Amino acid sequence: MKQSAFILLVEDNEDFRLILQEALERSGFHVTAVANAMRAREAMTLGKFDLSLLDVRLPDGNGIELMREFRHSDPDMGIIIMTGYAEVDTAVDAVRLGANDFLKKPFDIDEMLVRIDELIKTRQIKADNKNLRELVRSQDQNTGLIGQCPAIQKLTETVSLLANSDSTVLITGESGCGKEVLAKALHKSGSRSGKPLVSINCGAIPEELLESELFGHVKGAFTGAVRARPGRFEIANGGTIFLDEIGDMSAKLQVKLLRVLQERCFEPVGSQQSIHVDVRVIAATHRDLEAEIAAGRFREDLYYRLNVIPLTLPPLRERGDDILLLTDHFITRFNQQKKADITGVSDEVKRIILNYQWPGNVRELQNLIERVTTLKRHGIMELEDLPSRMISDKERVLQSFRMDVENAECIDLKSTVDEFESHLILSALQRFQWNKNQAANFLAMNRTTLVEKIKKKGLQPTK
Ligand SMILES: Nc1ncnc2c1ncn2[C@@H]1O[C@H](COP(=O)(O)OP(=O)(O)OP(=O)(O)O)[C@@H](O)[C@H]1O
Repeated sequence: MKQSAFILLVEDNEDFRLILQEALERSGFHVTAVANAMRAREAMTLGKFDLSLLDVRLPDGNGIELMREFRHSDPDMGIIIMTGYAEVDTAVDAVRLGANDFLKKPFDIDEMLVRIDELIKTRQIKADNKNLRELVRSQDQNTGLIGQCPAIQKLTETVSLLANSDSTVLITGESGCGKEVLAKALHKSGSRSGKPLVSINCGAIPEELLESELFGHVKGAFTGAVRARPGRFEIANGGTIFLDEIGDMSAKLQVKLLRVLQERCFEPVGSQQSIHVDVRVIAATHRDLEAEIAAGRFREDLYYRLNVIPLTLPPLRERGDDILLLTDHFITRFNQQKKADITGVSDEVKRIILNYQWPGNVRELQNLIERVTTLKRHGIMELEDLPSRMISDKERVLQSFRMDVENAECIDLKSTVDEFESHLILSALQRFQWNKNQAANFLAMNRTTLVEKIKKKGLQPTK
């Protein structure tokens, strides 16, 4: 960023201007240096700057006036005001009126470079966050599939590539990782979007009921069938059917489904008459269907019919920073829904959610954020807002020993780490009544190393 940042320097003192320009250019910035307000205004109309360094007293005007104009024309540009030694009030006013920072003359050039660097970095982070928010908003409106990691980007591209395809799709992925979201995105982006998308969870309905749910039944087909009822395939006619948990389907229904896929026709329960339908099939499963075939539980021919376009959703733990992106998205959504004001997550929480395994995937994250917005309502999401299962033993121990570094005068790293280590070893030994094998196991170290450390540190049982 530093190399490509553009700076507008406005300073009437020629010597000083040259010194600043040279120092900035040596640090890799592109500098436009001018001596008065008129030239500064010209420069602003001709180019775009990341940051402007403005002297207050100019021969034809005033830096504060310029700042107000620049703020108006480019609200995102960083502005640092340079004031004379006696102009502290002016500097404070400048910040109140919109400058990001001020430097009192005479100032140290290195100090100036540090401030510029910080300002440019913060602005870059803000710009990145703004771009990400816009990306999430557009993904939310378009596919509903939020994510920036390569796997999700690829899936988003595939969704648009498949927009005019009727091919059967098989989505695999762990529970809660967004298979239904992806199915909806496929349906919504395709030519069938004006027609129904009918979903059914094949794993949640008993076999006898599932057959009539899928294919319908005639009156009197079974006890309780007091009137004829169309099945989901018929209701989905012209549109899409989403068969979730297809791996849980019984052998008998697998045969019937195979026929629908081959011939697009079936008979309702209790009927001899075939019904023809025009339905696109999207199936999903969290099971490994090839293993199910090997175990004799899933038909190979059905698998090949379903697996025309295979799409795989990675588990949340493999999506890197998407975890933070989704967290932010759910915070915004639940803040709105619940009229809450959760403003973000603490650094500790960030570290934990990035390292947690998320067995329930996006659904688990969504539920967590919903709970926090409901119960906490405002402020930053902290460690205490996380369920205990998310906090590892290591984290818990570190938490109870975490030093308040900000308030400390000075910490001797080596001796502090040494004492911390002794404390942990001693606590483990006490917990296991000085049984060194058990303590070594607990500390995930080998016994010999433990014995050496006990000796070296002179640790002894307390009497
Ligand atoms: N990438 C994503 N962006 C936004 N929301 C998501 C994303 N993935 C999943 N979700 C949300 O997480 C929840 C679970 O997603 P979904 O029901 O699609 O998962 P699934 O894989 O079909 O789960 P199951 O296997 O249990 O049926 C939903 O509320 C969904 O809106």
